[in-house]
Amino acid sequence: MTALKAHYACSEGCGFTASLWDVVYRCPKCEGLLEVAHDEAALRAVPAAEWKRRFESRFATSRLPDGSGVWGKREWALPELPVEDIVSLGEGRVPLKPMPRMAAELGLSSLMLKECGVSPTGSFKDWGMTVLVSAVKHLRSRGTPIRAVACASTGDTSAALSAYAAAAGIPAVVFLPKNKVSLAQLVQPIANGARVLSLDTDFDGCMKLVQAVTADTGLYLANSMNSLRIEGQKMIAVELCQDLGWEPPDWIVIPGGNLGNASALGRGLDLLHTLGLITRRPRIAVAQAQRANPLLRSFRGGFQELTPMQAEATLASAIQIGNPVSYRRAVKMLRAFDGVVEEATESELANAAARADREGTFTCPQTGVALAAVEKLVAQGVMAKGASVAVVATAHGLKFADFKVGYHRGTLADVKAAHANPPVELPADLSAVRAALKDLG
Ligand SMILES: Cc1ncc(COP(=O)(O)O)c(C=O)c1O
Repeated sequence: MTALKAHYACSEGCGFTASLWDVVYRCPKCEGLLEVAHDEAALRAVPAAEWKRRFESRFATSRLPDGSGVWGKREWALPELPVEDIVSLGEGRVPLKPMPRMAAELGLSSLMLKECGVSPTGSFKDWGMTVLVSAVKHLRSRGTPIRAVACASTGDTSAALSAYAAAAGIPAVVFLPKNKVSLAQLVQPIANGARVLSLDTDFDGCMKLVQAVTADTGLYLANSMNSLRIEGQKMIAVELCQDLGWEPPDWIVIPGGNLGNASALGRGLDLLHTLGLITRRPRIAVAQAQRANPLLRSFRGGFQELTPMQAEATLASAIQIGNPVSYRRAVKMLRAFDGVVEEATESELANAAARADREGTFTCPQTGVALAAVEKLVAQGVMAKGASVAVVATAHGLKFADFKVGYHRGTLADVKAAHANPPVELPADLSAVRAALKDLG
């Protein structure tokens, strides 16, 4: 097989290219974001059936790195990265959970959750962070002067970066908006030994600062504007199709904040289609919280330029972003996949998450936004009855325990809890217990 190669190219098509071993995040000519350009001719030279065979055989082992959902497909991520520089915590290979009851109630042929929160740090961010931190390990081994890795975060990126950096022995700095991440998310980077800066601003303010500080120091930027992250996250799409015997569903629904993940989903599907592993292109729906919905506003205006907004506090705090860095990438992806954008109110997202929990999940509020979007798109007839739908469930609900507790206690502001299930408080008395269970038969 021809040796596979990849390099950076400007995603705006201005012609700029660079080596993957250069420290560069944006195109210096036009300021566009970069993408990792693979040698498509060499990838195409391998028949689709051979890619499937290779990926399936690696999927069968739990030994790392082959057993990683990302590195088991390493030719499509960073083909030239030496295996000894891979920093893996066993990311990916997560369940695709069927939701037959909710599907039947909505009139869908199937509804599935790709449970990306069942992951080393509890969110999909692990898929991309393993690639970025592995690349940094390699860069340092080549003598590139990188003192530490840094990111701004709504919680989950900082958790993933801190864990992978700790595993690699690389210092990490995380910029968090004060009081805007859950306690579980805050404690993750603390536990992993990162330098945690809790800043009196929102995510967009943290993002500005981290971009400024990584522009001229030995700090390496780990946010998803760094296209190395996208190369890992695109494997969510690949694994989802693999789970379904390389038959994509009719729709894939994904919550969107900074829009890196939505862009990665499109990249993965594009590659699968180009290389012939899938023959049909699914449609994509991006779901936003109504209180942080710049993409939705742009969509309704026919994708005129993005108007950044002040994102308001939402229960879906991980997508409380008003100025998404990957906006242009996401629009391109939505156009290529006949995509739509939908939004969810606080009540809609909380009730959709609780409804899914009744079927055995423990759904995070961001995934609640995506599930509420499914309900609304079905009701509008955009998603046809009988369609098959997969939702990218982005984090584990345990990271958002306050949201769950508040929901079932009925204390969440602006939420009318339709599925609240508070504990029954009783004296330790047999007849009282029997009375409380009478309706169970
Ligand atoms: C749990 C969760 N869901 C969804 C998102 C949105 O992903 P993106 O910012 O790439 O749009 C994030 C991250 O910001 C997240 O942490």
